[in-house]
Amino acid sequence: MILTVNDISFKYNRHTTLKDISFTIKKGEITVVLGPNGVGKTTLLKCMNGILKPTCGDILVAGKNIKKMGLREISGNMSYVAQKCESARMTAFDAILMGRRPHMGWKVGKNDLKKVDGVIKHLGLEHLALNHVDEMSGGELQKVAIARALVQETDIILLDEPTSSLDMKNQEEILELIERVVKEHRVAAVMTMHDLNTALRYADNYIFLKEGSIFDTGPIEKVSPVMVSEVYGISVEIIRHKGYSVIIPATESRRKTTKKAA
Ligand SMILES: Nc1ncnc2c1ncn2[C@@H]1O[C@H](COP(=O)(O)OP(=O)(O)OP(=O)(O)O)[C@@H](O)[C@H]1O
Repeated sequence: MILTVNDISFKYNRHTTLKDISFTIKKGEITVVLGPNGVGKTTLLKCMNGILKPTCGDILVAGKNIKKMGLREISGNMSYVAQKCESARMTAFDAILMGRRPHMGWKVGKNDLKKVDGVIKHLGLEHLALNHVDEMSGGELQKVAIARALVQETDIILLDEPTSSLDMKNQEEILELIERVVKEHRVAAVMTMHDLNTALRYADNYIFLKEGSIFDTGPIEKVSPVMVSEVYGISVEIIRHKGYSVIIPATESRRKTTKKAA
């Protein structure tokens, strides 16, 4: 196991946000953390990479407790793409280069520049490379943040709603790239997500959170309408379409009903 989350709980002030969370993550797999707004998905990712300290429990990376790691060691093992990407007065190129920090001394090496160059080309960001990130759109910023995580070359990539600001084409490109990196380089990705269909399409495993605890976890093929209904309180059907599972509302859509009424 590359990552073990062992019985962690977390409180903001007095309110318990996460309770008794345990799971393991393997290399070469994408795990999605799912659940309603405010259930604690972001909080969980922040605990996993040491931004927040759990009130109890342990996080182990390749068997080593992150409590015993410094920031540099954590970021050499785990990259993190935040939900709200920070923007600062620096170029996209510099922002992406910062992902190489855990691997560099004070000097930028040829290899670091080559990695940055490669990812910029791969994500088609050449035209934005010298633009300032504080003048970028939400989607452009999100791609820069993902590029920075990729050049960090860690065994674990944590992504908080990585495609929430991206259009459909960019969503597909980014997720396919993440999938390729995970499978080819045998790294582990953990993503939070609201779009269940995207989760069904790209993830290997799911973790459903409900009221701050794990409701269920398992291989993505096991996601069932009953599970979705119990976690989100909505009725859905899961159908097969062109080899993919697709979740659709079980009731007729409002639009159809309105059309009929008209
Ligand atoms: N810094 C904070 N201080 C106090 N409470 C917080 C803080 N950050 C988040 N919370 C609360 O903790 C709970 C979990 O928040 P979190 O952002 O982890 O949820 P989430 O599942 O990621 O939500 P969403 O799907 O809306 O992004 C929420 O009730 C939120 O209001």
